[in-house]
Amino acid sequence: MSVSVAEYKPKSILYLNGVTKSFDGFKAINNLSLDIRPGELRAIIGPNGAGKSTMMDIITGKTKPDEGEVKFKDLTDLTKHDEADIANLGIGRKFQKPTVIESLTVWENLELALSGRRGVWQTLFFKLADSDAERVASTLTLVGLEERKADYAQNLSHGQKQWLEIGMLIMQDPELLLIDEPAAGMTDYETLQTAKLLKDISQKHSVVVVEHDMDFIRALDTKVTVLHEGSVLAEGTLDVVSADPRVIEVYLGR
Ligand SMILES: Nc1ncnc2c1ncn2[C@@H]1O[C@H](COP(=O)(O)OP(=O)(O)OP(=O)(O)O)[C@@H](O)[C@H]1O
Repeated sequence: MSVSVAEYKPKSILYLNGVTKSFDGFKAINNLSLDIRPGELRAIIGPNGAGKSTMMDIITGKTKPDEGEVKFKDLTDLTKHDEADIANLGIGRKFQKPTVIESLTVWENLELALSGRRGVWQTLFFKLADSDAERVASTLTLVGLEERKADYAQNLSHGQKQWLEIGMLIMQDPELLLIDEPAAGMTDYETLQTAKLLKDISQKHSVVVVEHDMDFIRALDTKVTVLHEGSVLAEGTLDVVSADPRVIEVYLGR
């Protein structure tokens, strides 16, 4: 029996197999394989220089691998697409530094992110369709910023700006979110709130998050992949990987 593309249920949301990328002969990514299931929340850890950012760059089309497969939903070969295409396919990326528009309110920033089809001018001077306003409102609730909706983004704390930017990504409704070090520079409270937020988001979207903060990783309570020298060193719960002698060696033996 044949299955239409619309009915097809992928086994993996993201599949990397044997991916290698060298810079001037140095293998930043070395035979890397990774399999993320639809709806999964996956944490990626690893010491400095392990290849985490390069891996994210390869998934999002910023960097082309020298070898290996990079597949989205089993069927789409991401190595054949550029960054803009990959964003349109449904992969959203949040970089470490927030890039919210400081001179717009929280609400306006979310509105602006709605689809990219409306410019700043329309956002400020035209009324939103009810369905769009509902989406902005539900995202505000999700990221915990209802009470700050009329405030200018410049008046938010660092953590709140990160939540706003995560909300802006959600407005584009990506199937897979890639999030780079969200807890960097956050207070302990904000760190735990961010872990809770990503757990909530993973109810509807697949999420891959790179982070160094172990309190954050523990609070995520999810499968962890440890990268080292461009490949997977260990995978499992945080308790399992942190008891692995190879992981201890990599983190403590330096
Ligand atoms: N464009 C580039 N040219 C040369 N070397 C690069 C380039 N990008 C990354 N590298 C090297 O590849 C290795 C992996 O870097 P990458 O930034 O992916 O690691 P990372 O795990 O993200 O590190 P960190 O935790 O410090 O952000 C490093 O040794 C880095 O110096």
